[in-house]
Amino acid sequence: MTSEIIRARGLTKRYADGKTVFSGIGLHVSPGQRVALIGSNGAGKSTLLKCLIGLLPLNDGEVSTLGENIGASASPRQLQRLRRRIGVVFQHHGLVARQSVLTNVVHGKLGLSGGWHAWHQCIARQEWRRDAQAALAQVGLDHKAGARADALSGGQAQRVAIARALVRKPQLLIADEPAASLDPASGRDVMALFSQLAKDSGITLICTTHDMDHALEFSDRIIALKSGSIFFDQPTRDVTRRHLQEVFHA
Ligand SMILES: Nc1ncnc2c1ncn2[C@@H]1O[C@H](COP(=O)(O)OP(=O)(O)OP(=O)(O)O)[C@@H](O)[C@H]1O
Repeated sequence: MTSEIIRARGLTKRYADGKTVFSGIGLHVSPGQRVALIGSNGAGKSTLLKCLIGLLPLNDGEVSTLGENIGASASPRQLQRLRRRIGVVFQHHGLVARQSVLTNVVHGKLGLSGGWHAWHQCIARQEWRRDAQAALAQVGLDHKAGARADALSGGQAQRVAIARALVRKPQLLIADEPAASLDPASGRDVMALFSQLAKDSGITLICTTHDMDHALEFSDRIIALKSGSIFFDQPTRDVTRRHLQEVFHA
């Protein structure tokens, strides 16, 4: 059992144009925590998420994620091992439109050993098909397994993307603005689903959001980025609306 999901210190990131996105960032994330990462447009939320899971190299600092000591940049083998244990959901669901919902969920197994079986549910191992059905049931869409992905509503498609992330049985779920392209009711449903699944399964969740109601309602901890640093990092119960407003004021 990994005692900490993420341990990071002194993180500094600059893109090739020389602009520093953040510097000196340190954070620890414990198993089962549900963390909301907030900040203005361009504050560096997506960049930080990618650095924490080894998808982007750092200019300085060290990260250890799920016991992998990535340092400032992950090796290909570390990336492969991390990919097996982390589920990722983005703002846009990225489903393959002309494939069935079940095949899209089975795609979550791509990148695992023998992953070519995951190209289509017809050639998937029986066990993987069962896992995909179970993941669909977790998001309440088992009855849609045979539907084409492009016949789903935006909210349903995002729930299928969550099932695709869950089918890996991840220890860590990363969600980058998962509700941003949904209407308020569907967005709230998706956030509630994430939060409940993470709570019930003990999966650690780190989610970026621009919706402060979502941050307050669906996380245990809020980390706010501002001007390239952590502005605050507090249990959600201690965060006030005024705190939140300060994050977005110059
Ligand atoms: N590939 C890149 N090359 C150069 N600069 C980049 C790149 N990706 C992001 N940036 C810059 O880094 C800064 C942080 O971007 P990032 O997308 O991490 O912020 P964010 O907080 O997730 O923003 P948003 O809320 O708008 O999604 C921005 O100034 C952005 O323009």
